[in-house]
Amino acid sequence: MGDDRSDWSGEERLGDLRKEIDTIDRELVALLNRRAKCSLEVGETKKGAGDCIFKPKREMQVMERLLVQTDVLPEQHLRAIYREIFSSSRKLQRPQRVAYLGPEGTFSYFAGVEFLGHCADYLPQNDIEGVFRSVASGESGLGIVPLENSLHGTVGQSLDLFLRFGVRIQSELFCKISHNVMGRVKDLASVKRVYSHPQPLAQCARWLRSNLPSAGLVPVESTAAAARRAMSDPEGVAIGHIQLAQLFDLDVMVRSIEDLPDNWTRFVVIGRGKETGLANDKTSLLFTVPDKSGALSSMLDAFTRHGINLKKLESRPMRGEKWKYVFFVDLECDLEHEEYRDVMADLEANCLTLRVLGSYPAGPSLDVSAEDGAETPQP
Ligand SMILES: C=C(O[C@@H]1C=C(C(=O)O)C=C[C@H]1O)C(=O)O
Repeated sequence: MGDDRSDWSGEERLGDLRKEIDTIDRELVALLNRRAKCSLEVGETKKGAGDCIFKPKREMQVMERLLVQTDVLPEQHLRAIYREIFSSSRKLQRPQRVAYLGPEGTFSYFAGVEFLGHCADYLPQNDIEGVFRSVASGESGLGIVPLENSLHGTVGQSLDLFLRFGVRIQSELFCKISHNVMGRVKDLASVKRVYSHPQPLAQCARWLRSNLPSAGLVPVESTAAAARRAMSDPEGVAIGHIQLAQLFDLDVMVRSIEDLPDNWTRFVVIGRGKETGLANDKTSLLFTVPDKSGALSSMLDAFTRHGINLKKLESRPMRGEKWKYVFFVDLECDLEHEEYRDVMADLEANCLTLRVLGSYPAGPSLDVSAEDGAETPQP
């Protein structure tokens, strides 16, 4: 019959297309290997020069160029593919551990994987200090730490740790945070206990009051630890990242229960190296000023004089010297670039001490709360 004939030609077409895909895949693997060989050579050059492996600005420039070129392949797909190509490329140059606030399944973990890809070896730490220590000692090449939250402000502990460890900010990223109820309980009415880190419990307080008014709230050390508890409690649920359900074999009972949905955390990638050459978008500084009238404003005036936009200003107590403070600032310029040499001299003349915490590209916004980790545009 005519239908058979059209099926047959459909099959023939399918066969041709699959042959074409097989040929393209062979070419792709050959090209990926060619790229990997180049990257290995770049790695050798870096080793000779004592340069760092991770070059976020270069990766962003490569990505931007490719996005202009893409056709049917959507931007998100190309970004996801290249995140893994970069991840493999870095690992080939030098296997690098990435320290994070563990265990696996925390928001820090997902932020790391979404940004640095699956080829890195992720090393869980018990606390943020462990992340700084692991990077400073050379045990890990990179570390990922939360720096501030759009609703709750600065993570003071992270800023304070910069005073104790000589690490540098290599890159930043903004992650959308969303919370979900997961467990092995048949319905919400049967829930007796809610496990989570104190932060998510606070961020979902209104929902918990209206929907689980008689359940006990049990604060634990992380959202991943909460999921582990929910796994063995037939009347308990965990609140955390949606992928915890898969990791700990839990059912997702209610999604996105945070009281305020536009909840973003800014993470930074820390390392020991200093990227050279490419002009970055931002610089983080910490400085101290003399204890006298006008000292801080003379520093701020210097930024104004040079037309530098201040993105953030925060003061923290100076360790071991009570009622003295250190100032953290984020600037919208690459203060380490040669063109800012005079500016740097001017700033140094107006303060007691000054340390550059790092110059880095303005970070992407990643929706790490999504089941498949899709990226979203800047908030
Ligand atoms: C290849 C390099 O090293 C790393 C890998 C990159 C890549 O695969 O394109 C880009 C920047 C670096 O993070 C490089 O520095 O050019």
